Amino acid sequence: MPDTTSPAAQAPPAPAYSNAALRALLDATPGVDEAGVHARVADLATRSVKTTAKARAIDLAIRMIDLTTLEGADTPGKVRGLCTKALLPDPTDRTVPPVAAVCVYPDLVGVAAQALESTSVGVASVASAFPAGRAPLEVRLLDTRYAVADGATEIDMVIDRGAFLAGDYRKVYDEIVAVKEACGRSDGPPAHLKVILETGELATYDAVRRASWLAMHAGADFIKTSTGKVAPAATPAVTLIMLQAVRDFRAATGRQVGVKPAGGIRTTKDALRNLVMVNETAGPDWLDPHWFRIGASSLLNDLLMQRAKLTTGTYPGPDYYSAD
Ligand SMILES: O=C[C@H](O)COP(=O)(O)O
Repeated sequence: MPDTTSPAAQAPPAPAYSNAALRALLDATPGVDEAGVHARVADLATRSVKTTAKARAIDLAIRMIDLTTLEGADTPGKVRGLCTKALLPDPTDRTVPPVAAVCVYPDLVGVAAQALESTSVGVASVASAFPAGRAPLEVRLLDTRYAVADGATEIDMVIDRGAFLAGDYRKVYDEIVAVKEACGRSDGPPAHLKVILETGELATYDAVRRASWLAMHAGADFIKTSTGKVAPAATPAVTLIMLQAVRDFRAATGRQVGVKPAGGIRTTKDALRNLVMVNETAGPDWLDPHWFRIGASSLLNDLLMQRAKLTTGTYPGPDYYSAD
């Protein structure tokens, strides 16, 4: 029986490919029908979630959040505060579940790992020369190993978009394989690898599809839309294309890969639209924090407000919750 709770446990070592072989592999994957994508997104946006299902969906969305701070001004104090909020999002209501993970820069992994030790909340870090990835591979690997050694349980790496757009698929593929290897640790399970495509820089939907397949073939445990530093970020259209890609990849290879839209998801409406899209595109197997995450710096408070409205009938004021 496959281990469906641990994406990293499922990824076999990625084979070596020439650039031509990778191009042929990507050419053979299902293409993107742009008009069909837009029609599907518009259709999914018309779905409404009924009240009882909405309460469950809000809790699921909370459990799927990678609560993120990626500012140059981040401090250990801010990260400790974020970890407290990740564990107990609403101190006045202990029925609110914790989020999936906090996501921080590599130099703050140790702070987060200490604050979250022996809890269910993971420590994700944007290692590998985030957000542009424009550093020699050795530097990107060192950045990754540093974060893993300090306690990161998840690594969010960026691809080299310049190499991808220049058609150097082999460079992108080999770097993902190398970062995946750097996610290993001798004293425990490897950190799960999320591969950030930075879809806002990939120019076409077809490039989003090809980058998704390239990352999955290279061993990504998750594919992630964006860094949050480039607009547009997690648009419904790119999330849909990536959900179709993971669905088709599992049908072709038997391996399930997760999806993480990140950047610009700020409201409960945005979050629930994502869940509807997951359910109706990849399918209910992905409706779990092991397979779907939402990277967000300021979504949690809106989910808490909508949750409180459902349970008490009134909205708490905007200043009721601590800052995300
Ligand atoms: O990975 C997560 C993103 O950086 C968060 O972006 P956001 O600040 O738009 O929510």
